[in-house]
Amino acid sequence: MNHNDLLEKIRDRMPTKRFEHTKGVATTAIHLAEKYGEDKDKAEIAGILHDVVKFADREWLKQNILSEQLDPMLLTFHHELWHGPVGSIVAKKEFFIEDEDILQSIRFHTTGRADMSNLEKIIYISDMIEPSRSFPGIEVLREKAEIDLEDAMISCVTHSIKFLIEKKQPVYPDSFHCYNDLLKRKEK
Ligand SMILES: Nc1ncnc2c1ncn2[C@@H]1O[C@H](COP(=O)(O)OP(=O)(O)O)[C@@H](O)[C@H]1O
Repeated sequence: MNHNDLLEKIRDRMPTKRFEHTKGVATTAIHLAEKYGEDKDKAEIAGILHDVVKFADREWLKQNILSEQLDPMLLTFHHELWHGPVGSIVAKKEFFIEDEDILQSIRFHTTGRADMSNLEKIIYISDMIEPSRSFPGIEVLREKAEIDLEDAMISCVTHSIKFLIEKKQPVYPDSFHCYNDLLKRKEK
């Protein structure tokens, strides 16, 4: 399936604003893939599909977490965390994506995790900094993304964890694992 067809297939699954965000993530991911020597085609596919079930029915998402034997702890966290893991299942089953790196990039795009591939980092960062996003501090994240992928990733996951802590929200542990892993690698 060519990428325009893929975009058209997901258009009806989300409101216009989210569709614009999706296109922004895909474009940013292509740019970062080019910059950091990763596969642009994979980056675009992962960007297009990362939010494929963001607006799916909550009960349906829950059933998929159970039937696909995804981490049951997800169900004890905010439902916003469910669309990444279930999205990777849908990307495989409905969109016939077989590439594990694309699937993992979709799966972990909200939380990050330890031992992320460059493509996973690119999708995580692109989701945060694509052109339609706006929040205090985003310009620094955008600048870092142009200079160093690891450094940008540490800053993005730090921003996300700090945001949750400031709002007194629980933090799903993969983001801590991600942060700890990136720091450990930096020390080496
Ligand atoms: N480790 C985490 N634990 C709990 N919530 C998280 C974690 N990481 C991110 N979030 C929250 O999940 C929500 C969804 O994130 P995301 O998939 O990027 O959606 P959006 O594109 O709407 O920002 C955000 O509110 C974010 O703060």
